[in-house]
Amino acid sequence: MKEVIIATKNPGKAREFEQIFTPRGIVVKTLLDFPEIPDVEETGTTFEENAILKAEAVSRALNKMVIGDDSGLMVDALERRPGIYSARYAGEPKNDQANTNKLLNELTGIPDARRSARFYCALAVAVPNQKPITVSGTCEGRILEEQRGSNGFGYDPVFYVPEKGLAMAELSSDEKNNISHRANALKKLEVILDSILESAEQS
Ligand SMILES: O=c1nc[nH]c2c1ncn2[C@H]1C[C@H](O)[C@@H](COP(=O)(O)OP(=O)(O)OP(=O)(O)O)O1
Ligand SMILES: [Mg+2]
Repeated sequence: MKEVIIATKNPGKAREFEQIFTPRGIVVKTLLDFPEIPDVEETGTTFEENAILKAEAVSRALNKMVIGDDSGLMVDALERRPGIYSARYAGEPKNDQANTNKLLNELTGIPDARRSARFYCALAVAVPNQKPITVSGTCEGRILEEQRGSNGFGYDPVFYVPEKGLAMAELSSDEKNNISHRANALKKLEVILDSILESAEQS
């Protein structure tokens, strides 16, 4: 059985990885399947560093290949904040709705033309006793003035995707998984995915 382990506790991310991997006959497991693994502190200064921290901690705990995902939103008018602090933008415990409200408040009065933003996703692949590999992907858009749609997770209801004319949360999962930062990062991983999965199958 082909299996990948994603070092995430975020159900929205878990669902997207499942949507992408399941049709290829690959079973996805996440930290929701391994509740005994302690939380990984995201102390890095870049998305890549945090993705490696997550992937390596879980890879060490399970002695298996693990993929870590660290992602977030960069808003130009906010000097690219919330960035790596996207999940805890409105404080702890993290809360998508509180984060979205804070973002909309901070952008009050800023016109459309200055609301450009991008999602960023760094993926790290950790294999026991090997150096981690990272790839990244982005998705360009702008921040709406109010929420639209109920699909996806996180900041999706306030992220407008110009090429679709819709908010990310108005896209179907297939549409999001074609254009998202996470999908774009995964496409770069695809080149090496087969060899990664082979090593995963052996372990
Ligand atoms: O496709 C996305 N659509 C909307 N929002 C998104 C997306 N991708 C990341 N985001 C936001 C959610 C969260 O505020 C932050 C990720 O933070 P990040 O630390 O990577 O994930 P997390 O703490 O939710 O779960 P975990 O660390 O267990 O993987 O960026
Ligand atoms: Mg996190």
